[in-house]
Amino acid sequence: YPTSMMHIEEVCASIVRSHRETSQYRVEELQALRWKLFSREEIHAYQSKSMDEMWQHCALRLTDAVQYVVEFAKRIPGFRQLCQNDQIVLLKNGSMEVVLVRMTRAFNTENSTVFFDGKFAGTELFKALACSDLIAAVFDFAHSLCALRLTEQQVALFSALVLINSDRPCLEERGRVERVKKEVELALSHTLHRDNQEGLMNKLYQKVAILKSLCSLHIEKLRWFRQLYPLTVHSLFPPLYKELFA
Ligand SMILES: COc1ccc2c(n1)CCN(C(C)=O)[C@H]2C(=O)Nc1ccc(OCc2ccccc2OC)cc1
Repeated sequence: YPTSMMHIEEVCASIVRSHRETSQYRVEELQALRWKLFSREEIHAYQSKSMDEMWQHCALRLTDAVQYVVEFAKRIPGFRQLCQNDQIVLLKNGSMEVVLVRMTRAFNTENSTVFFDGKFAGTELFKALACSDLIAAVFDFAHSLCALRLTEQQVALFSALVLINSDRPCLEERGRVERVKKEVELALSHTLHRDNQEGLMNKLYQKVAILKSLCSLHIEKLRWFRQLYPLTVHSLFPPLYKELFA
């Protein structure tokens, strides 16, 4: 496998470069915007949207992020050598998890706001979605991951680890995924060792468990929404969002 030939440092450099090349927004851009908040009138306008309008609005924006994560996955050493089925299984289960990991870079813990539509929004802006538990869980996760104060390199390697998960259901060549995962784990522990932060490894594994429940909640809410508005999901949601999550 290409990764076993590559020295661990090359695997690290390759994943960090891929993360940087596929980050829709640079951290500096997001930092510059973090105090650009929505006015009361703008918040009220979002809250006055119909449920299906707001769900479609969010699905469109999240699909932007998912597309960049798909591109990131394809550049992880060894991912493209996996069979098609397994690549899809890893993306179906892991892409929203990586979006949520990346979202912490667009989160302002000081006023609990997240980047949305060009400004930073609090949980109240998403009221029309009628899934305050999901939004609360997304914001709580963002707070808890921000608290670890990960570097961009650590975010890159953690994102790769979240994606290359050999425990996913329906994998056809679990052994091959396992080997790629081992290389990514080595790359992450190599980086944490170099950063003198070995203690982070098990904290990051605890976050993997929270991500899994968060994404199950997202799927559950989407199923509930789809029951209420089947046509909206069928004809107005982005195909990629439907393919991966519906
Ligand atoms: C990778 O990091 C980021 C960070 C921010 C953004 C992006 N990427 C992509 C571009 N983007 C734009 C254009 O606004 C931002 C975005 O989508 N923000 C946003 C969207 C929906 C939110 O909550 C609703 C919700 C959350 C989870 C699951 C389902 C949901 O609703 C159905 C909260 C914030």
